[in-house]
Amino acid sequence: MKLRELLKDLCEKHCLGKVAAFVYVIEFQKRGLPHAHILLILSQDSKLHSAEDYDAIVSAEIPDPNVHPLAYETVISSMMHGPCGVLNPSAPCMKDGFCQKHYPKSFQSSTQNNYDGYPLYRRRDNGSFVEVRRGVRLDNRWVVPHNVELVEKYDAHINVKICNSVLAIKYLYKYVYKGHDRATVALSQPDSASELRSPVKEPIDEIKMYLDARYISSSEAIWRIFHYRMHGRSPSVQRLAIHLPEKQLITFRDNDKLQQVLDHADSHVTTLVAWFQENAKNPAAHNYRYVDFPLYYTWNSTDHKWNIRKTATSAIGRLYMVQPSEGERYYLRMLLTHVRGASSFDDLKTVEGHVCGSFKEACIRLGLLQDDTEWDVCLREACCMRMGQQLRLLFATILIFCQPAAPEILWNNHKVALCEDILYQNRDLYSDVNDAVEQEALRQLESYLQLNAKSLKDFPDMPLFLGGSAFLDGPDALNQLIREEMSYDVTLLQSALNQNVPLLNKDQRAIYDAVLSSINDTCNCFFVDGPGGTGKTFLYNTLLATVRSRGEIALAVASSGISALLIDGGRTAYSRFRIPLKLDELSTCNISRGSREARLINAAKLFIWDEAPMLHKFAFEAVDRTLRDITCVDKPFGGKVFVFGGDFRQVLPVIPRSLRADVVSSCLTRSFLWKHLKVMKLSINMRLSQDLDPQETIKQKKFAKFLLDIGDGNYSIVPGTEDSINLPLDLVMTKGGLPALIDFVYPHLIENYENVDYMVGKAILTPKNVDVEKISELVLDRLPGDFTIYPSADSVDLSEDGNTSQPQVYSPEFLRSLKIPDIPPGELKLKVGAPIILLRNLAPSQGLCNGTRMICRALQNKVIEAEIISGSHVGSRVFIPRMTLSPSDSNLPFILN
Ligand SMILES: Nc1ncnc2c1ncn2[C@@H]1O[C@H](COP(=O)(O)OP(=O)(O)OP(=O)(O)O)[C@@H](O)[C@H]1O
Repeated sequence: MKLRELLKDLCEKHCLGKVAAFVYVIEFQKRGLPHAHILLILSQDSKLHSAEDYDAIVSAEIPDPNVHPLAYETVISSMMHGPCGVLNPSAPCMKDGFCQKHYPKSFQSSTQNNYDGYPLYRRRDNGSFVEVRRGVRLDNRWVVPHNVELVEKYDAHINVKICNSVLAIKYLYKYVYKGHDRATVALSQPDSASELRSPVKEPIDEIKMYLDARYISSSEAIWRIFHYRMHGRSPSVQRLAIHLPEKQLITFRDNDKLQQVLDHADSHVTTLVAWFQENAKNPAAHNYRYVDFPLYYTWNSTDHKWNIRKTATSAIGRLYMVQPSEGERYYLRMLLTHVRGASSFDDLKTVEGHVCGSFKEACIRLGLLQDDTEWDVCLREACCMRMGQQLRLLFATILIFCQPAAPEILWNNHKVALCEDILYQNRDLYSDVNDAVEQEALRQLESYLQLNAKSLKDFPDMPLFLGGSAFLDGPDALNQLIREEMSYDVTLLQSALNQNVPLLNKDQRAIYDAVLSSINDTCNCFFVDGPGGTGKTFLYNTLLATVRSRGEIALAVASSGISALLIDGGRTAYSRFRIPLKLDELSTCNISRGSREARLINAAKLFIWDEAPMLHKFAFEAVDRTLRDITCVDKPFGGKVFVFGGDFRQVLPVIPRSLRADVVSSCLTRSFLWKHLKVMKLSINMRLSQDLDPQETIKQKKFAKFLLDIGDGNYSIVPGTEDSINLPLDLVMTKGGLPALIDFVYPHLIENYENVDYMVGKAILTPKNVDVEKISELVLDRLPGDFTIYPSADSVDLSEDGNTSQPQVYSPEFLRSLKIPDIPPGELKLKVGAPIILLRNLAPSQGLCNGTRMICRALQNKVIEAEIISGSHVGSRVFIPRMTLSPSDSNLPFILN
């Protein structure tokens, strides 16, 4: 009864926030009383974001007896953990000398997020305590997190936790899936239950009170999921048959005649066959995949046909799960989640007019599955469009990012095309692709690979470039990275300097002089603090040109790919310093002493790091540790001159599932390195001093001031909110929604979309991938031509725990539906002319960095040809193959490839 009332409070009266869905399960434990685990999923507008939101729901402190006398009584009797640890080493929670629940927790002045998705709740050291057995005092460190109103009302142990990790759901579902069990259930008299609760009372003889029993319960019966949709009821579910041709299930009785059974089988139309039939006669049905069909059609089980749905409803189509071990049926299912409009089994496996020999072959041809034929086709398609250097760059990209199983076969298959330009340039000497021509192609391939810290030697059966080991490995020879950094045109740099140095304003000049004299002398590190438009990038480029024009090495990095593209020769800090993706306070970079990267770093005179405020302090500390090691100099950054820059008013480190305090404490300013940086300021807004028409200048000045005011905390916050502001009305589009926004940003799109200058100056920014997809589709809809759809071939990495025989429990359509930051959508929809952005550092020296903007010029099945429209390689055409990506921090309970 109590549980029912509690569920009503939670899910109907929404006492903790509006509930979108919930799951509960009653656990009959081997020790302890049966109890319920309830998982509430809050609706979007009730989601908890800040420490204040968390504190409003969960308390981990002893309530004030004067304010909440009832809650106080319940908390001290039911919500205090232990005592355990040294106070009571034999407590049931103790294992190997430690409390498994990690009590006592630490005092904490404010609530903070932890990396595992569970917050660390506020536990103030305010002197409150409760005295339990033998005079032991338990303070706020021992309080089990709870909701004050719930404990007050129910006078029971109700542990409330907030979690923003999918792992909690996994934990809860464990109870649902573990099936029937033998359990010990506690049977207790009503009044003895209260005895159980109180740590103050005498110990209870639990053994006496337990009864060894067996329970049999269907998991369906003890758990339920309620979808609180708009209409407050669960969606209807239509099961969809999946069977190979002539292999549908039929039912018959023992005494049925054989002919009767056969006739029945012939006339029995399954939902799948009926889908084919509907597609054959109704072109409108071609818009929907089999799995989506129940949303638009209803299944008439008497007539065995699909009828168009008259009213919109929340119906779900559910395909039966098929294991990969079932072979063709598994691939049939995969096709059914992807293909639209098929009118027969043969039609389903027809790709580009070719009827494939099997469903598996169709999956491979459609790109739903991967094997080396993918790279073969990719190279074949690219060979038809370009030659020479672009093809070798594509081949290097495939080697580095796509893990082909047999790269030497790919090389042999496409060698002629990959060497074609070299042969042409040497046509006076050679008439076909001989060893000399191949060696030159391999030399160029090797240098691309080396720029990514790889070599042909890493691919065992690939032919090698034999042109002398000094070029590849010799410790004293110039390595490719150093060559690359010393290949600037000194005359060009000198003339740029003659023009730009006299333009430096007084703030820029002061920093310029300080940095240059530091290189020659004191080896200081700097932080250039300047709001947007104060000429930081201009200053960095002038400094870099100065050092490079002297024939010395200056390395430029930035925290994000996009800002790296704005500095001459810029790379992302992650790729230049090989900073690990998972960082902690002891991390070091993946650069060893004596490596090519270490030699480059040792040779460099100046390092510039733009947008430094965006990265976690651990990244700088890892670089510091590594440089001290490489240079053998125990000074900040190994005694190298570093110029960090950025604006703390702009983007701070992005820490998933974190609170404001976590972000602040992860900033560079909170690092032990900060005190070693000399902070120098830029304050003159150079962007505004450019020649603009006067009206425009006024608008921009106003906008710049508005941004500065927000950054400096001088813009008024909406009363009652933590950090909301009212935007000035002249900045807001109030009418027309997304179409109006697209018209505003891309006026006369059709006439202009082929004009690079028009495209490069425009972008719509939005923080969430779902909106990106929506807007992209709307913009692309306006471009002429058809969409080309690139599906991902997703799989779960089962090798992680060494268990490769574990069945695939995640369906392909589920994996494809996951929306993961930094990973393209499961179905990438493109058109020729579409602007795109690269998410990986494919070949920074060729302008292919994380953040490079491009325009699609040709869309083949396995490769995209794109033109670079940003950075130093504007106008170059490049090939982008499909490649394996694995999100490092997806918050999924498995590794997704
Ligand atoms: N000393 C200068 N003389 C002439 N133009 C300058 C000077 N300094 C900067 N500019 C110009 O002012 C504009 C803004 O400068 P810049 O991009 O370097 O600023 P920023 O501080 O890097 O801006 P943001 O933080 O927004 O990236 C650019 O067009 C740049 O060329």
